Amino acid sequence: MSGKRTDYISWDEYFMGIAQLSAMRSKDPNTQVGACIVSQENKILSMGYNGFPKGCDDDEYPWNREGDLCDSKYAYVTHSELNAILNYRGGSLEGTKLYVTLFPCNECAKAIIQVGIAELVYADDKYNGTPANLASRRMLTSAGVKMTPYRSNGRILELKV
Ligand SMILES: O=c1[nH]c(=O)n([C@H]2C[C@H](O)[C@@H](COP(=O)(O)O)O2)cc1CO
Ligand SMILES: [Zn+2]
Repeated sequence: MSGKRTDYISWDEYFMGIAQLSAMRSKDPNTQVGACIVSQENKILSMGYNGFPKGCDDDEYPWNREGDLCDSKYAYVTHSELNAILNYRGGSLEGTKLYVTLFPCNECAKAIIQVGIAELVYADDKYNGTPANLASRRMLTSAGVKMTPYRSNGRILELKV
């Protein structure tokens, strides 16, 4: 009996929690997504959330979903997974694990595969069955990227900030 705490958070809770916290930075009024990339030694390498690229003012660019592509967020927003990949400047992401609050789209899947991420752990999957989701799963499967649904144990973590 070492007397250590027993209610400490698990690695999965820790990394998905970081992904969720990152999502809270997003200005998207409809869907906030967060991502956290972790090494094989459980070291956090990078984080990201969905937002406009550097220099593209959140107050000037559109957040709406409808209308012409150029008048909607879809033309401009960088997805959380891509931001997490691009934010990492420390070398290779080969063999790493990605925690993400929403299952990645086909464009993110391409980036995930090409940088060598080995596994993704995802929480929400609200676009399951859509063409982007199906194409994403197809590519991730072909590339041998492990896809693990996050199993929440229902624990609520509170932060006073
Ligand atoms: O994998 C993803 N990662 C990601 O960051 N996003 C972002 C892009 C948009 O800002 C938002 C999706 O918006 P909407 O649900 O309103 O279509 O989430 C969307 C996906 C799609 O699965
Ligand atoms: Zn994406």
